[in-house]
Amino acid sequence: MRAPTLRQAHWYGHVNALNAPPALRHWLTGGGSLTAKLKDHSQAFRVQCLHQRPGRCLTDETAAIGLHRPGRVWEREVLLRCDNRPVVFGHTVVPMSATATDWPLFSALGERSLGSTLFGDPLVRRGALQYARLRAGHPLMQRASAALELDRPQILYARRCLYRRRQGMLLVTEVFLPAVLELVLQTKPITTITNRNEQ
Ligand SMILES: C=C(O[C@@H]1C=C(C(=O)O)C=C[C@H]1O)C(=O)O
Repeated sequence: MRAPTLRQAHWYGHVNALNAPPALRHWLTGGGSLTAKLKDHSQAFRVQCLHQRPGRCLTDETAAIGLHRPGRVWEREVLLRCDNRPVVFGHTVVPMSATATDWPLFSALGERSLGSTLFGDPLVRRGALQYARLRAGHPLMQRASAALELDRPQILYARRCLYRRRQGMLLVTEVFLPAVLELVLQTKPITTITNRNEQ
């Protein structure tokens, strides 16, 4: 296996290959919508859309989205914020060959979560998760750090997943930022339905 260049990461099929901090494991491996899980761990959740525009896919995501060489894609990048703290940098690419029929809601997402359009759509098929350590030279490390405006962490842990719908493919990469480790599951007040006689 050719050693990846600094701009590429090696994407593993199992999270054990990362030797990630134990506290990060449930974030990396959790099924279901990450948006829903982040909402359960915060009082206020927001998707800050950094941009959604034509771009060029990264070298190490080319084959994953069925391209033979880095080609033009629709690129969406976001910061997922819990109680206004950035906890995940999201990077999504869709090959330009996709049509509105493939991903009808993608182009007009704005600050709605992509997850809200993927989970619950019976036509969407979710692939296996892949995991990587991102180091200083990787484009997603550079972009996530820049969005954080903080000194650059040495390593960030990421996962990615390929979604298919009709003929379309959509690759979501989630880069977990240090603040995610400070999130605590919120106990939501149980709303009881009382009948009028009790009031
Ligand atoms: C795939 C999901 O959507 C999330 C929302 C994203 C967006 O709005 O661009 C990007 C990454 C995801 O974490 C999810 O909620 O699981």
